[in-house]
Amino acid sequence: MLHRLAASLRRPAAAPFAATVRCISSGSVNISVPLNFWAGKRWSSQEKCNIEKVYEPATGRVLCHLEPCGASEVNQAVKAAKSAFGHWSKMSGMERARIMIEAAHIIESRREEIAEIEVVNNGKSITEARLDVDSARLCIEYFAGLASTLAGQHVQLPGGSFAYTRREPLGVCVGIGAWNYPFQIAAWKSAPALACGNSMVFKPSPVTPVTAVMLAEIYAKAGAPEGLLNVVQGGQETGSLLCHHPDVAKVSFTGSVSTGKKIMEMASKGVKPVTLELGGKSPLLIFQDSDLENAVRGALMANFLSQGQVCSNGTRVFVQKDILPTFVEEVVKRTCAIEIGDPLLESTRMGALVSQSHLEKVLSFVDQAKKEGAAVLCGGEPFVPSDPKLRGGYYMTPCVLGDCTDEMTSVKEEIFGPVMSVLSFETEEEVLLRANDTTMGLAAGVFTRDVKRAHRVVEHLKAGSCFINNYNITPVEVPFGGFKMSGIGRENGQVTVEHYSQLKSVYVEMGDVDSLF
Ligand SMILES: NC(=O)c1ccc[n+]([C@@H]2O[C@H](COP(=O)([O-])OP(=O)(O)OC[C@H]3O[C@@H](n4cnc5c(N)ncnc54)[C@H](O)[C@@H]3O)[C@@H](O)[C@H]2O)c1
Ligand SMILES: C[N+](C)(C)CCCC=O
Repeated sequence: MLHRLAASLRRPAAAPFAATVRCISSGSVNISVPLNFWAGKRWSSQEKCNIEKVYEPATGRVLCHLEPCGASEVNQAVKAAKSAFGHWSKMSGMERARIMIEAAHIIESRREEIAEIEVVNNGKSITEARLDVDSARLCIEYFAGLASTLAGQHVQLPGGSFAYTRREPLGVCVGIGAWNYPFQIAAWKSAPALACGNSMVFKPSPVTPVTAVMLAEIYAKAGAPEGLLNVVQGGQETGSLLCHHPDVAKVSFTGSVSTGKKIMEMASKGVKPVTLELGGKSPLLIFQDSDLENAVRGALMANFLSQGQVCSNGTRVFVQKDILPTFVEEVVKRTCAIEIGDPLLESTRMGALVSQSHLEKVLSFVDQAKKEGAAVLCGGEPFVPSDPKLRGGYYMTPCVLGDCTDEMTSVKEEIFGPVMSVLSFETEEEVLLRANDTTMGLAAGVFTRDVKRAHRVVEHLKAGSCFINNYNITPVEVPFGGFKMSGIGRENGQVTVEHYSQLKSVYVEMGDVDSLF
């Protein structure tokens, strides 16, 4: 049976839910349900001003309207989160884990529905959207597992006195998300926050407002106290209200470097800790002794997931001179074979970019690359699918740029689209200097069969996530985050507990007070 939310979407009669039967098709969905959620219910915005259209990238149709939340709504959401914090923070880790595991079960049972709605709002292929939903579920399961392990230390002091530490939650945390992984980002932020005993108010990107609220409903259905995860819609004004709110204890942000700087500045007014997951311009180093088949696969995974709209993408592909022609030939051949089109079709490997303006921005990077002397080896053009209903969608052909040099704009700036820049190198020493010559440091990769070289290179790469003989895998057990301007803090892995909790030291005197007065 279709779930309540899916049933609330206006669309033609749909087939009963089944993993292989499409419940919806591109161009058939209109969303009219409210997209805010606090105190256990969906809410429309009261202010009804600055309403924005939200588009379906696959077709260019209007999918729904975004009603940004103003101060009174942000206050209501924070108040709900504060109230939930009172209950949730007093529950044991085991009790919290039980509810989170139930939420993970619900996500599993609604996997297809969530993935489909993600596709309709974001434009990525259904194959990728399913993996994003899985990553969200796994993250919730992982942090549910950690919830009961949160513990302090016992420290012996002279004379039988002692101290102990308590790991305590921070309070109401704010999550602010980007549009490229809407459901996954909401889970990667809420799961560690909730496991540590916090509550959260999450603001999705105004471009992709639809699926975060599904996650909030799922936690509520799983038995979370009302107000545990709340969703407010809006853009920078709503985000700014959240960051400045006096009852907010922490801000966890995913987005661009320029917005990240503003978030940090706003949070600093209240001396609030931040987690910043920002942009990247990551290098991928392919040595001549690589397994070429795997290196080619790795380069494609490093550039074309989610239409290239991935923070960790290895967009500067440095290839050792002797294998450059063979590598380029193979990469271009496979890039040309990528099936572009309706993101809800099983055969599609590349869907639509997120918006018309973003598509234009990415295409202008390709034009700029040509002007600066790069060779377009394939792609880089607008793509119009043959299906008439997709003609207004935001598609382009994936692009490989050759003859690139380190000074080119396409090599220096984050494009955030399906554009791979290939560069040639001769020595390990040289490529390390060039790879690290960036203000960002989110990820990096190396392909080589030489195990000593692999670890030596990784030791010198200035990046938070380094991949040896693979790229863009993010198991939730492993911390993810950036060096340099790519961010502060980590998501996933045990260390994230430290970013969503604080330590209290308790001194216990077993003797008399030794007073100096
Ligand atoms: N490191 C990571 O994990 C990661 C993951 C995904 C995306 N990203 C980065 O995100 C960028 C693309 O996403 P985007 O275009 O949505 O980023 P963005 O910075 O434009 O927006 C991100 C979020 O910040 C909000 N926002 C914007 N201005 C704000 C303000 N002044 N105060 C408070 N909130 C504000 C937006 O409404 C949105 O929700 C890329 O640079 C990409 O690399 C990083
Ligand atoms: C799961 N990926 C593909 C590594 C994406 C991580 C989040 C960055 O945009």
